[in-house]
Amino acid sequence: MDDLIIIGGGEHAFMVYEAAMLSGQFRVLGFLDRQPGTLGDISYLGTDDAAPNHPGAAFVLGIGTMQAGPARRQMIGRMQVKRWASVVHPRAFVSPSASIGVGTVIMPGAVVNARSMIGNHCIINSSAVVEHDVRVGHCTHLSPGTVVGGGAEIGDNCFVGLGSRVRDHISIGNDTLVAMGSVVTGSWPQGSVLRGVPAKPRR
Ligand SMILES: CC(=O)SCCNC(=O)CCNC(=O)[C@H](O)C(C)(C)COP(=O)(O)OP(=O)(O)OC[C@H]1O[C@@H](n2cnc3c(N)ncnc32)[C@H](O)[C@@H]1OP(=O)(O)O
Repeated sequence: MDDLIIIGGGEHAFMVYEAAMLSGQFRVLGFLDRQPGTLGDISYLGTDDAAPNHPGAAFVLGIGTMQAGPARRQMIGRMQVKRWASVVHPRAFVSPSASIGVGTVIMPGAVVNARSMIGNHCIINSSAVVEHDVRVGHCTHLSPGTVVGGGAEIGDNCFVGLGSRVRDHISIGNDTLVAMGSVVTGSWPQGSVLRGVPAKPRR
């Protein structure tokens, strides 16, 4: 059983904590945050600077808000973490032919189907469906209820909002934001901000 430390102490961190506990794969040692707080039964271990005090532990990001995307990426670069853990809730389904990157969390009810590849430090949130042969880059967040059709590609650092649909075999570039409830029917380049049905670029 791996020792696990969660980075962050907010709402998403609690979800990660529960998933880790229920998975039976981890002994959760505590969490790091900018300020002291509480997170379930686990201890506050200090700020990010305390990470090197736990050389044997694996770490996972517990920061999930849309606004936190750049902060998540900076943190991954800045923190001297030797080992990142992937956390899969026991009520998620991950196909044996799919692959999940380090630091990625898969929440309850999510499905990652055959031969799909999910990058590092992603969040595949509750009841998101990633169909077969999908590619998801690093640090991308698929919000609850997202459905991604077979063979689609979603780049790095993307945020796909609540309940959105992404058509099969299309491609969404890096750093794209898809607003909640959108239906993405075609391919879009890096840095798109998409909204609506069908989804169109909108600021
Ligand atoms: C576990 C979890 O909970 S994970 C959390 C996941 N959260 C989400 O997926 C929410 C993501 N956020 C969104 O999708 C937001 O709607 C955003 C970021 C796209 C826009 O948010 P804001 O900038 O605050 O926009 P705001 O709410 O002020 O709305 C501005 C206008 O856009 C419209 N609008 C907002 N969101 C959408 C949307 N998803 N689709 C279509 N229109 C929208 C509003 O109705 C409003 O229209 P109006 O000016 O005619 O009244």
